[in-house]
Amino acid sequence: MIGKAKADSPPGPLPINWPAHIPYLTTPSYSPHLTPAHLRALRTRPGDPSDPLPEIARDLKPGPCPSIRIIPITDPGHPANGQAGLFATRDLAPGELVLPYLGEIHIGTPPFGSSGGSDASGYDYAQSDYDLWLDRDADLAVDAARTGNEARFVNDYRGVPGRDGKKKANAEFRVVWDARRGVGERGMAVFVLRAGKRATGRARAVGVGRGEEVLVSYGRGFWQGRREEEGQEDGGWDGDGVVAKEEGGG
Ligand SMILES: C[S@@+](CC[C@H](N)C(=O)[O-])C[C@H]1O[C@@H](n2cnc3c(N)ncnc32)[C@H](O)[C@@H]1O
Repeated sequence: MIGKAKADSPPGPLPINWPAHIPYLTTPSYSPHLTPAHLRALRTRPGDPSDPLPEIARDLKPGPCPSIRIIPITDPGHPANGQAGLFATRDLAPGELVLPYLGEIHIGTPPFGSSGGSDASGYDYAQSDYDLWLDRDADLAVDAARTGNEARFVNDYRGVPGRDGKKKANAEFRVVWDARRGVGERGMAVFVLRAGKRATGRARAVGVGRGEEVLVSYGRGFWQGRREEEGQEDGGWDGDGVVAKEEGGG
């Protein structure tokens, strides 16, 4: 024997309540079907200087995010009861980055985006509830159903009970430029919503309070698609947010 095989490096720390059956990511994974053209598009910074993508700084540490926690939901009045959600461990400021949304970057449309079928592995992205468009023109999406980070647990605000009635969205998905990877790369991330122009007092300083659930809007299309799958009429959700991949055209 000339030398010993190098032992696999030990896995890094996992977030509290991370499900054992889902591989935890600290960088995205990439579908083997992505072509050089897809990768070029992913790694080309959009050129509109008047509307630059928010940037994930090089010094943002990968791994479990200390500002949020995955918590199992045990409130029968919560529409995701029995599942889990993301909760703030400290006050989060309006507009603040919560964390990147990591998953498998893949081709968004058929055949590899698999609609009405499945890829060679038998997996159908079109059935995923964790799939977001990253760039429709470049046909790139990110799916966190099979692998991801804590961001995959962010719930939609609809029907979530609050202290004074129903909760509203307090966060959103935004496409970002992640400067930590090579030349840089597009990605998705969860941000606290910016404060409204007329916000005063605490609402100007705190977007998501400590202990509060981080809630986004998946967009009307997500729920419309869900009802169609279940054979129900579209009940007419208010149409805000346009990121869940089931939103028209995907
Ligand atoms: C991206 S996952 C969110 C994390 C999920 N709760 C979990 O524990 O894996 C999306 C799924 O969460 C559930 N969900 C999220 N927000 C919801 C809401 N407002 N009402 C009902 N179900 C919701 C739905 O089952 C949806 O398909």
